[in-house]
Amino acid sequence: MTDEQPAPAETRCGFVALVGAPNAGKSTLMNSLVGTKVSIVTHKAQTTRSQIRGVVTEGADQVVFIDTPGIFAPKRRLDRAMVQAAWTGAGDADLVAFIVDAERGLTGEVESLLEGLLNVRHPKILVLNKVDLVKRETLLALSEKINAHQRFETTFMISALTGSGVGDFLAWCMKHIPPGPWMFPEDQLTDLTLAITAAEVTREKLFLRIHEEIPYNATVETESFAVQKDGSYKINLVVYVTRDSHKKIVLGAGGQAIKAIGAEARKELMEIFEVPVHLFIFVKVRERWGDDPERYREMGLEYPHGKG
Ligand SMILES: Nc1nc2c(ncn2[C@@H]2O[C@H](COP(=O)(O)OP(=O)(O)OP(=O)(O)O)[C@@H](O)[C@H]2O)c(=O)[nH]1
Repeated sequence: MTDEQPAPAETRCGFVALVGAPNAGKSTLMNSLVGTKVSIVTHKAQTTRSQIRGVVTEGADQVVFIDTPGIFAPKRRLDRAMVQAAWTGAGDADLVAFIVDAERGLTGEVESLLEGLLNVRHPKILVLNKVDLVKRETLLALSEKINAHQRFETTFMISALTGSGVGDFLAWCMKHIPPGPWMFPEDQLTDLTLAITAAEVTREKLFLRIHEEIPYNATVETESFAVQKDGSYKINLVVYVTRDSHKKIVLGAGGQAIKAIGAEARKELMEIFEVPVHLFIFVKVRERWGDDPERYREMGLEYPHGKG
C-alpha cells in the first residue's frame, strides 16, 4: 500500500474516517465516493467488520476513506473488537466524518457516539445522510442540535443512496487534507486484497439469502486464491458456523442454499475482477469462533482482551 508512483508536484494525501452508528450509511457513502463496490452493503446492521479503505484520486489530491464498523454498545468479544477498530480508524485519520442517519435523528446511540467523539482531536465534519427521506426543517433542526453539542468544521446534508451532496463532501475533503505524497497508485481503488474481497462479497450474499440470525455468527474466510494459467481465479472459501444445525441451514436442502449463494457471489466477483472465477465454498462447524484470537487476526481485527 505504500508503493508510491510519480505523482503531480505538490500532491496532497490524507485519510478520512467515516464513523457512525450501525446502518447510518457509511458503506453506501464509501461506494458512492469511490464509484464502485468497495464495501459490502446490506439492510442488516453491523455488516462492516474490519476497516475497509476506498481511494479517490483527482488531479493532485488523493483521499483515502476508511469505512469503520458501526460503533455501538459492545457486548460480545467480537462486538468489542469492531468498536475498537472503529475508534482506532478515527484516531488514525486526518479528518473524521461523523455520519448520522437523519431519518432516525438524534437517537441514544448517536448521543453516546457524540460523547465518544469529544475525545477525537482531529477536525470533524458532520454528515447528515438519507436526506431523501427527511424534510428540510427536520434536517436543519437536527444539524443545529448536533452542532450545539460540539464543534464541527462544517455540515453536509447528503443522500449516499442518490448521490446528492456527495460530490460537495468529497470536494471539501480534497481541499482539507494535508500536502504529501500519495499512498496508493492512481488507479487503485481499495487496498482490500482480492482474497478479502472474495470473502466479503460471499458473506454479503450469505447475509442476504439466509434470513435468520445465523449470518451474524458466521464468518467467511478465503482458504486459497490462485490465478490459473488462463487468467481465471480459483478461489476456495470456507463458511464457518458455530453449530451443526446452522450448517444445515446454510447448505439448504440438497445444497440448494449454498449453491445459490455461490452463484450470486461468483457472478459479482467476475464483474469486479473482470476475469472468469471458479468459486468453491465449504461449510464447516467451528464452535465459539468468536472467542478464537486467530479468527480476529484473519479479519484484520485486534483480539480484545478482558472478560468475554
Ligand atoms: N434512503 C436512503 N437509504 C440509505 C442511504 N444511505 C444508506 N441507505 C440504506 O441504509 C442501509 C444501511 O446502509 P450501510 O451503508 O450498509 O450502512 P453502514 O453505516 O455501513 O452500516 P454498518 O456496516 O452496519 O456499520 C442500507 O439499506 C442502505 O441502502 C440514503 O442516503 N438514503
